Amino acid sequence: MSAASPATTSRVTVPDFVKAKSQGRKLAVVTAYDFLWAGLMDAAGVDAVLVGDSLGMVVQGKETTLPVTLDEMIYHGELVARATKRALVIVDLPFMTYQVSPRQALKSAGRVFKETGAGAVKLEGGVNQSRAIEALAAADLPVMAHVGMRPQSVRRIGRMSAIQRNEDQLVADARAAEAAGAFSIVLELIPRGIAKRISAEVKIPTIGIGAGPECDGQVLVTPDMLGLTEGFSPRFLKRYANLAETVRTAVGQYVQEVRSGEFPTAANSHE
Ligand SMILES: Nc1nc(=O)c2c([nH]1)NC[C@@H]1CN(c3ccc(C(=O)N[C@@H](CCC(=O)O)C(=O)O)cc3)CN21
Ligand SMILES: CC(C)C(=O)C(=O)O
Ligand SMILES: [Mg+2]
Repeated sequence: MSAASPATTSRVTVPDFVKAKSQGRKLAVVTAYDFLWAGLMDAAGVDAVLVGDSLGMVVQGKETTLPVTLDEMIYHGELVARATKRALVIVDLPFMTYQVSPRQALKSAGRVFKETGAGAVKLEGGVNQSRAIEALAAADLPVMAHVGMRPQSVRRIGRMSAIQRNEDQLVADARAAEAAGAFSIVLELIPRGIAKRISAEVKIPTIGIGAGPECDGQVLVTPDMLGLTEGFSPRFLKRYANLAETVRTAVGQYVQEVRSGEFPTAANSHE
């Protein structure tokens, strides 16, 4: 069944996700961190739900993704996988749960698959993580790579918003990820022309965030696209709703009606 047909109720598998590229179907990916939102995203027809380590920022209120633990990713991954009936569920491996060695990557990913019900994991890296990607692929654990701006490298780069422009490095990273056995690659914050070249040169689907329209799919952080993170306005973001404003208005009205006695009415009460 096709990855891009929300009408179907059958599960999007990793092979379905990969096949979308050769079939010319763009892939729509969003993040989710809990049961409620994962269910809403799944019902809206996304191809994949990513349990991103952006959890650290959007859910936990931290400055970076570095403090997020594997136990936390597994806790949230299980909530999301249980709510998601149709989309592919991908769980980010957090900082320092795979960089030590391929053996550590296997142990961390193994826990994700055993304990969450996810269909794939993601890690940040290309050339530098090719041995980890190879180890996971050899164990039949589907792995997505992530090249360009890598938030887990913020201490070297200095900030999380730096557009990555080294074309030779980016192309080498994408090629290495494919050669090592990644089933897909996230391209984050890179020039559109480089993303176009990479998407043409690799057979696996590229999923862009701030990488332009020539990628094989797109990913956005759900609270960003729904207008819940109002201070965050990078160029790549499009807001499809203004939920923060909706929440302020609705809850403000509730507060006022409780104080005035307008809520609850007889209709809201039991005799
Ligand atoms: N809420 C949220 N949304 C995200 O997309 C996201 C996270 N958190 N946390 C992890 C990473 C970090 N990301 C970021 C963070 C900042 C920019 C940013 O400020 N970009 C600006 C400046 C680019 C520049 O000129 O250097 C932009 O306009 O794109 C982009 C991506 C993407 N990821
Ligand atoms: C922005 C996406 C690609 C991500 O890695 C995350 O949400 O953590
Ligand atoms: Mg991430």
